[in-house]
This record gives sequence, structure tokens and C-alpha cells, in this order.
Amino acid sequence: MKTALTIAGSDCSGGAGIQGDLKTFNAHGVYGMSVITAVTAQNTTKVSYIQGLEPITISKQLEAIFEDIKVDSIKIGMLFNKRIITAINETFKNYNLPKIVLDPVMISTTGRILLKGDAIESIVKDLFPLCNLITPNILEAGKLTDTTINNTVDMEKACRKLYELGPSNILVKGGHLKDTACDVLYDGNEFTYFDHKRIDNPNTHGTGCALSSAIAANYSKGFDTISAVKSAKDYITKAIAGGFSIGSGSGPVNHFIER
Ligand SMILES: Nc1ncnc2c1ncn2[C@@H]1O[C@H](COP(=O)(O)OP(=O)(O)OP(=O)(O)O)[C@@H](O)[C@H]1O
Ligand SMILES: Cc1ncc(CO)c(N)n1
Repeated sequence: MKTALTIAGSDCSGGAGIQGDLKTFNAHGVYGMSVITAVTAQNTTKVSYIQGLEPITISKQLEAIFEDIKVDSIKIGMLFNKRIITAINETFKNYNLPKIVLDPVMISTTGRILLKGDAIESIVKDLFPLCNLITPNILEAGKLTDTTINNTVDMEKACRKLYELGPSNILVKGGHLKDTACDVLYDGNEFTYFDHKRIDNPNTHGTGCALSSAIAANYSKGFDTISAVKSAKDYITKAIAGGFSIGSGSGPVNHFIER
């Protein structure tokens, strides 16, 4: 069986972060492992508390996995602060790394900051060059490129700028666009569009986490980037459409879907 590792924050409500990623790996038939960077107290309405873990706790988790188990892909999500990013970067130097998908998580759906300001620079400098793919939403891509993104033309421009920062592929996600949910992929040469209709459903908590971990799972199974993203986009579209409602805010997507 193929494996996948998520390096991300814990979401006790089970929709996003580590919990959402492991559910996604499972749904893809890939053995999931996790390195927890931060523990959040959150639900469908808010993030009420965040505890970033000590860098040593993160390095030790990474070492325990890499010393013993073959990791076929890595998904990176919430990193929270600069010290955590440095610990990951330093530990990574000791191992051969598989394909890495990095979702530069900055703000929760409910508006809480999940990445401290000075950490953005470290993600770009230390981690972007190691990534096979990064998956910012339009707000994150805007912040990283100092631009405002309102449409697919702006998304293309952001892709070009982000590519210069080192990742081999860029996927700017359009979940926060007004009329469509079009994601734009750039491989440094060509653009590919993954255009699906917007689904009118407030239960989109963890969509970004599920998309990036589905792509990582597909990489583990040997898919190339376009096939991995296409299959992940189909998955997340079904998972949003098949949504159920728990909690009084933005509920999670449904991983119990027919595939
Ligand atoms: N209402 C929607 N209808 C269809 N697809 C959607 C919808 N909302 C998000 N998506 C899709 O879900 C995926 C995640 O995109 P989004 O831009 O919401 O990421 P995100 O903001 O990082 O997610 P999160 O809310 O987990 O932080 C993308 O493929 C996007 O196109
Ligand atoms: C732990 C965690 N990671 C990512 C997100 C973004 O959806 C979230 N809300 N919580």
C-alpha cells in the first residue's frame, strides 16, 4: 500500500487540518500518517484557541516516521510560526523527500489567523523551492504576490509570479471567486483550468485541506500533476455537493461519497 504524510494543524472538530487530511487519504486508499504542528480549538463557527507545538516536537515526529517508513508523498498545511518552519526545513535536509504539496494556509474560513505574519517569508524561502505543487486560494496568492485577485486573468498573473519563487507547479484555487469555482494550474509553461460550477453550499470547512491531501494521495499512487489535480478537483466537488450539515456554521465536506 502507498503512504502519504500530512504535516499540519489539528482541527478538533474534524473538518480541516490533520483530521480532514487523514479522512481524505483514507478515502483514496492511501495509508495516512501525521505530524502535528499546532493544536487548534475550533468548530464550524470559530477558531477559539491555538497552541503551536515546540519545534523539537515536530522534528521528533518527522524523524520517527522517516527513519522507519517510506513516505510516498507529503502534504503540508497549517505551519503557524517561523520556528516550526525552520524545524521542518532543518529536518528535511536529512532525508530524501517525495513530492510535496504545500497549502499555504493563512486564515481559517471563519477568519482567524493561522499563520503569523513573519512566517510567510520563511515558507517562501525555506519550503517553496522544495515543493512540487503549492495550492494557495486567491487571498493567499494575492498576499504572496502583493496583488488583488478577482478573476482568472489575475490568477494567471499570480501563478507566473509564484512560479518564480521556486515551486515546480502552482494551483491557484478559485473557491472564493464570485461566480465560478475555477482553479488555475501553471507548470511554468502552460495553464490548465479546472472549471466546475460553484455549488451553493455553506459547508466548505476544510475544502482546501481535502483538495491538497487528495492531490498528495494521487501523487503517492503515481499520478502526474494534471491527473492528480483533476481527480482531486472531482473529489472535492462531489464532497462539497454531497455535504451534510453539522454545527451551526460552515460545516465540513462529506468524505463518504461514491467514487
Ligand atoms: N462553493 C464551491 N463550489 C464548488 N467548489 C468549491 C466551492 N468552494 C470551494 N470550492 C473548491 O474547493 C477547493 C478549495 O478551494 P478554496 O478556494 O475554498 O480553498 P481554501 O480557501 O484554501 O479552503 P479552506 O476553506 O479549507 O481554507 C477548490 O478546488 C475550489 O475550487
Ligand atoms: C488546523 C487547520 N488547518 C487548516 C484550516 C483551514 O481550513 C483550518 N481551519 N484548521
